Amino acid sequence: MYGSPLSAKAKKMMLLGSGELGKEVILEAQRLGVETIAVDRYENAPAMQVAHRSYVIDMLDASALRSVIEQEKPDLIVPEIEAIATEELVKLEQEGFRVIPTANASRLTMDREGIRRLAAEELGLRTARYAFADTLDELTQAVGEIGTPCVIKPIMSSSGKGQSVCRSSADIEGCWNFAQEGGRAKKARVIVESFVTFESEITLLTVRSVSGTTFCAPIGHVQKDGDYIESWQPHQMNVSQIEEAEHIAKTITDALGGYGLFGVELFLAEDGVYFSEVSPRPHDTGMVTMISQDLSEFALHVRAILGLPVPAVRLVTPGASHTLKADRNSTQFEIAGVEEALASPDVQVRVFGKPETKPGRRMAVALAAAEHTDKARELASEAAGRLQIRYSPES
Ligand SMILES: Nc1ncnc2c1ncn2[C@@H]1O[C@H](COP(=O)(O)OP(=O)(O)OP(=O)(O)O)[C@@H](O)[C@H]1O
Ligand SMILES: NCC(=O)N[C@@H]1O[C@H](COP(=O)([O-])[O-])[C@@H](O)[C@H]1O
Ligand SMILES: [Mg+2]
Repeated sequence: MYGSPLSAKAKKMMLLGSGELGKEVILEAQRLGVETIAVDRYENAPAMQVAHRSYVIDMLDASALRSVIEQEKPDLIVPEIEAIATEELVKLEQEGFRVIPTANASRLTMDREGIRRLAAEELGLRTARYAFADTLDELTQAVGEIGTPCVIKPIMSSSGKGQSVCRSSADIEGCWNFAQEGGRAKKARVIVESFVTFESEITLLTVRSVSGTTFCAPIGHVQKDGDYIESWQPHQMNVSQIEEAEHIAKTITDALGGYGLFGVELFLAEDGVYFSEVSPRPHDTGMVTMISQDLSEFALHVRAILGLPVPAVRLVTPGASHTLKADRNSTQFEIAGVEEALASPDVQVRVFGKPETKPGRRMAVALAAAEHTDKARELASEAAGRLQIRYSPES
């Protein structure tokens, strides 16, 4: 029970992070009559454009974060990215604020070390071998232990930023420098992971709600330079892979606790299923659910965190998503080709409305439905190919 948005009894949801995923979360929350507040590090972020109010702060700054939360007193604090002053969220939770799914989940998943140690050392899940390093010397030693090829990533980053594959000792310094430039936080620490030669990789969207734990159909995806290019649902898996994947997803999400949707990233390899990482929030590869499921991952997240039932999740059709990425820095650009993309039946487009392009920045996504995922992938890829970012000459 709650009042209308902007009234005294409104249910207030504050999103920490206001990208394309948050935009959809806010739209779903508004459909249920929730008052929404978007926060991010820059103005006119996608979710800000649809929220009731917004704030621009450095979310890694604990006092700035506390002050906006104390001012607004939201009923629900919903982290949308990893890079947040999560220690402060832990304190705020102790003071009675509700953090989704829990402050501890956002603290553990904010840095790769927290979640990796929980998964591998406490829960005994199969992961790539790993080591951590704070300096170039330590990295050289860590690569020696793990062996090449290996993957080097800043402990705090997402969408592949600062991530590279180290193929021989000659690459170590380059990987170190790349990680230092690409990380979201001013922390030098990196993780070194053995390279897993997987057959495919999936995201298993897992919902924890009053109705218990529910799994969505597995989502297959292709990543380039650590960032997702296309995804499809359902991904074909055999019975033992499904059992193993669901066991891993249940184990890690139970350990994190709370209500909400989680994106459990898994590698399907010859020797079994590997846990890679988990987002305690909707996942980029899960944007496909906007076309393939009756309730998208965003609708599911909102239902779960409001304490509403999730009696079932239905895959309505096989579907696929394909991203549109920018290749340069610009504020003077237009998105073209929406008409052409939408000329095919069973295709939809989401244009995020980000105010600036950057090399590799995701700006829009094409979605497609078809009788088979192969066909859906083809349609989504074709549609994304028709979308274009037209930069003005002066940019
Ligand atoms: N140890 C590994 N072995 C093989 N491939 C890997 C490994 N680690 C990462 N990758 C590849 O890089 C991709 C991105 O890695 P990861 O998910 O750790 O980065 P991220 O920056 O957290 O990305 P996102 O925020 O999009 O989830 C993986 O989906 C996978 O394709
Ligand atoms: N893999 C995590 C992910 O996709 N997160 C999504 O990207 C936004 C940041 O985009 P930006 O870097 O373009 O601002 C985040 O706010 C979130 O919506
Ligand atoms: Mg990932």
